[in-house]
Parts: sequence; structure tokens; C-alpha cells
Amino acid sequence: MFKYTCLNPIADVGLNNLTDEYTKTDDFAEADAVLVRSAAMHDMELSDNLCAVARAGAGVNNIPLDKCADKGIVVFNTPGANANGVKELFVTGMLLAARDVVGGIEWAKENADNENISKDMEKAKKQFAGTELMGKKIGVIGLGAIGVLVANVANRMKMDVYGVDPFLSVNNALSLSRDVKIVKSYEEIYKNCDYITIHVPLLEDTKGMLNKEAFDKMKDGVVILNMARDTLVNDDDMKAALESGKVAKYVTDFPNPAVMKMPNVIATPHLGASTAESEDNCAVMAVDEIRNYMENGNIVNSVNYPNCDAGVCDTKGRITVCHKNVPAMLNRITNVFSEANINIAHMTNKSRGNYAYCIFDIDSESSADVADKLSAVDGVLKVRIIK
Ligand SMILES: NC(=O)c1ccc[n+]([C@@H]2O[C@H](COP(=O)([O-])OP(=O)(O)OC[C@H]3O[C@@H](n4cnc5c(N)ncnc54)[C@H](O)[C@@H]3O)[C@@H](O)[C@H]2O)c1
Ligand SMILES: O=C(O)CC[C@@H](O)C(=O)O
Repeated sequence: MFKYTCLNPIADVGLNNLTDEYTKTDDFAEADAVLVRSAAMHDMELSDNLCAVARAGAGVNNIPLDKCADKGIVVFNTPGANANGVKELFVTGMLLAARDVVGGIEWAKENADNENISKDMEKAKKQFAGTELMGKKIGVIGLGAIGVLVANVANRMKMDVYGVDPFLSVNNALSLSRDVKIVKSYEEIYKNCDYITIHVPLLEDTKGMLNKEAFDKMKDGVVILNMARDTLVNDDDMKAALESGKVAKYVTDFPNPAVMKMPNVIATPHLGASTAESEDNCAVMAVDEIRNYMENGNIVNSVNYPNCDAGVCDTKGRITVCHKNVPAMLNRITNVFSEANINIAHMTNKSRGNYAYCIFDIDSESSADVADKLSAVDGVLKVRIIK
């Protein structure tokens, strides 16, 4: 039996895939598995029984990844599951920036009782006029699940699309339209583009990357779209750029008090993934990942441990070990099996950065005694008996 908790609402279509083996608890401290969306977990006390955290979404900056890894807690996300939802909000944002659609809607509401609205709007409308997207240059920073969809839809809207991603994966490169120009430097995007949209994770080296230095290299009147995270943009520098007209409009899915006082901001309340389809996709994928890990010990789509998949166990026992990625660990761990006279039928070991993971399929029933001895090995972070 496993206990799970949800730190945010998770779509039923996913939760319904949890079997009778799973019971829900509202007590975070007693959960074996956690499902979360944007809830901030950095200050939460992590219990010894917690095994897995699944982020029903892409960004994991709300989760203390290293603190979890140090306790042998595997963190998952759901790559691509909400990408189409964000792409559609990006299209909305771009259209709202191209003409003052919001100002026009407000004008129409304010004139609800105006008998002459049909005549007056023909005079008023010029203040809301704009430009078309066709033929404009757009730069996409970050060509991951979302960036690829954004680049391709902009291309289909007949925009001239540039993309940059220093870590572009082969799969994502193959998914991009041939018309998208992949450039090597941010500068090529900054100097050429009328629209710039950012789709990178919030990391130490991406924080504040859209700042004065970047704005100074951009065209006057550029439109910036940020559907990724608030602090990718330096607020003080954005304020100055909006006030000077360097940036004509700032479209963001991450309003904060500073941003909301700036001119020419179009803000939505973190709506990128808020569609029934994205919420369902994320919930289904997150629950699949939790089940595969809790029931089989397999790791798929982790963001702090290596992916490691040994399928379904067909030997008498399976034990998994989260451990530090340091020399001689495998020797020390397999010695425990040798000393207990247990034959390892199949073993999978994968590492990622400072952490590693092993799945041992053994020809004997797993025992608490062996699990305790494995746990006592220096560098072992968590041991689980799967079977
Ligand atoms: N508004 C929302 O509701 C919403 C929804 C989903 C995702 N997001 C945000 O969007 C981000 C991207 O999501 P995704 O699904 O495309 O993730 P992803 O992991 O598929 O793609 C991220 C891409 O950014 C690239 N990258 C990393 N550092 C970079 C850098 N310095 N310069 C250029 N590219 C860089 C990576 O190589 C990767 O290709 C998430 O991390 C999250 O913060 C927001
Ligand atoms: O869960 C959400 O609503 C937002 C998700 C989004 O920010 C993400 O990073 O996937």
C-alpha cells in the first residue's frame, strides 16, 4: 500500500489511474509520493518515507531538487504535456500585442450605453490600431517542447522565425520546421527580431537573462513575450526599457507588483497550462511516472536522478538503491548481496551528476535484513524493496 498527497489540484483523469494500492492523505509527512503543480516546496520538511515527487508540469523551480536527491527522493516532471496549452497562450499574447485589442474591448464596454457607438467607434478605433504579424521577425529563445511548437506556429503564421538553444536536442531539431533559422548567439536574435519570446527553464544561469545589456542590443519597439518564468526578466531593466519605448509591449504570464505598475504590459495570471487538455495530460503522465516508480522501481522523466528502466520484475525479488555517484559504490553494494548469499540475476545502474540509481533483480525473496544492510552502506541514500 502507498500513501500519496496532492499539493495542488490534480486532474481526476490522472488520479483515477491510481489503483486500490494507493490511499490519499492530507498529511504531507506521511506521504510516500507527492503530486504537485506550482506549490512552493523549498521550505517543506522532507520526511524519510517520501520516495517520489511528480510535478504535473514542466518547470521544477518550485522543488528543491538537490535536497530531494540527497534524501533519495526522485523528482519527476511531465515533459511536453502542457506544451500545446502554452503555445496557444503565446499566440493569444502575440495577437493582443499586435493591436491594442484589450484597449479596444475596454472602449467598447465603456460605450455600452452610447447610442452613437457605431459612429463613434469609427473615430475611436485608430487609437487601437496596430500591425500584422505576417512578415515580422520573431526570435524564440529555448527550443524545447514549447519553443518548438511556438517556432512552428509562428512559421505557419508566415513570420520569419529565428531560434536559439545551446542545448538543442536532436529530437527537437528534427521537429522544427525547415524554415526556422537556428542561430548560434542571442545577439543574432536581439539585433534582428521584432518579437522575442523566451521558453527556457529558470536556472541560475538563465535568471535575469533578459536585462539592460540584452535590451540595448534589441531593435527599438521590440515586443517581449515571457510565458516561462518571471525572474528570467530583470524587472528594473524592463521598466526602463518600457518607459523609453525600447520595448513596446511586455506580454507576460507572470504578473508581480512591479510588473503590474509598468506601462504597456499585457499580463495573464499563469494561465499557460490552464486548459483541460494540458491539465489532463500532465496528471496522466505524472501518475504513470509515480506508479512505475512505486510499483516497479523504474525511473522515467526524472529531473534529479538518471532515467533507469528495468521493466517489470520477473525474478523472485527486486531491490532499488539511490546512492551517491562516487567510486566503489557498486562494489560496496554488491558485497551486501554476496555476503547474504543472494544471486543478482539482473542489474541496472545509471548515474547523473552527483547521484546514481541501481535496480537489482535477485533470485531470492527480498528481506528487510538485506535492505537494512544496504541502507547502512556509506553513500547509500535510499533503499526500497519493490518485490
Ligand atoms: N506559463 C506556463 O504555465 C508554463 C507551462 C509550461 C512551462 N512553462 C515554463 O516554460 C519552460 C520551458 O518549458 P518546456 O516544456 O519547453 O521545457 P523543455 O525542457 O522542453 O525546454 C526547455 C529548453 O530550454 C533550453 N535551454 C536551457 N537553457 C537555455 C539557455 N540558456 N538558452 C537557450 N535555451 C536554453 C533547453 O535546452 C531546452 O531545449 C519551463 O521550464 C517552465 O518554466 C510555463
Ligand atoms: O501547473 C500549472 O498551472 C503551471 C505549470 C507550468 O508553469 C509549468 O512549468 O509546467
